[in-house]
Amino acid sequence: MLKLHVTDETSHLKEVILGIAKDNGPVPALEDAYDPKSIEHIKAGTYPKESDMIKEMEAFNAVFEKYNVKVHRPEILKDCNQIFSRDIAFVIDDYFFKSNILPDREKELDAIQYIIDQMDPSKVIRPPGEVHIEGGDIMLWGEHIFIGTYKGADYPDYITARTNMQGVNYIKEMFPGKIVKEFDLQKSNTIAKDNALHLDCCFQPVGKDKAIIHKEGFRDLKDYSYLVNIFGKENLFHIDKDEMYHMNSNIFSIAPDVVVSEKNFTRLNQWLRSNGITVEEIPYAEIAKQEGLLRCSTMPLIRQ
Ligand SMILES: NC(=O)NCCC[C@H](N)C(=O)O
Repeated sequence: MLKLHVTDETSHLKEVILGIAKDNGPVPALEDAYDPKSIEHIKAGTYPKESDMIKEMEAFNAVFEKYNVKVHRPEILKDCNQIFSRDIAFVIDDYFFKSNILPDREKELDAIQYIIDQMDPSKVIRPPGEVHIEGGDIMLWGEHIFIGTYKGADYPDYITARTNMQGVNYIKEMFPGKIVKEFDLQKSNTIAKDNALHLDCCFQPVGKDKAIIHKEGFRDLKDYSYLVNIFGKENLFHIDKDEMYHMNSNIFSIAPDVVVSEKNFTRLNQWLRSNGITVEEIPYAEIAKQEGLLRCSTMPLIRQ
């Protein structure tokens, strides 16, 4: 039996689902893409090759092996992008929530059913249909649950808005003992630099008391100030629009003092090291072209 336990973003990782790039399918047609960065690369003829993405994911897997993390992989579905395991489900404490994800991505869930079957069925939950929610928008931080959302009345127009206020309210009802705080994120269907696709595309805690943040990713300055109050300005590493675009906030913690990061994130990696964090650098710039990076590729099941 898989005994789930996740209460924060950085505690020692024991078991994780890591997405898979094999049988990703051909370059998508423009109308089938669901994020602006993929669209940009489809148009430019620079959409990532499967063989390069497989190499990047295997480099990530090798870091997990080095740190004795047990890795589960999805079953391979033909012509299906299964890289971003993060979004299709999420663990809060010892509960496993299946996301009500973008319908284009729904079938990705079938490929991890064999892992879900190893869990206590009373701990596996599917939210009601009106709840839109994706794991990239859910972040655990002690007594807090942070949730990325989009509050505009034009929510239905944004394929890049994946978690609605029904999703936020649902988590509030499920966890009355926690402080559930939602963040209204900037969305753009067409300009990747203006799009915080999920909360983890503009914010992520690291270590024990620090975080990476892109201030302009928040529509409401009060939301940004909320995080400044929790972490303290001196503990926040601010990233600019370009760094957000390259997905600097989407690194991944194996422990409070061990982070996996992209090898080109020079400024960030230096800051992490200057704060006593070991940085395992890997190449991930091809996968980044699909508007997701390392956190997006993982779904932690057990952190101690
Ligand atoms: N948590 C994340 O930000 N996940 C990245 C998902 C990227 C994928 N192209 C999507 O639009 O769903």
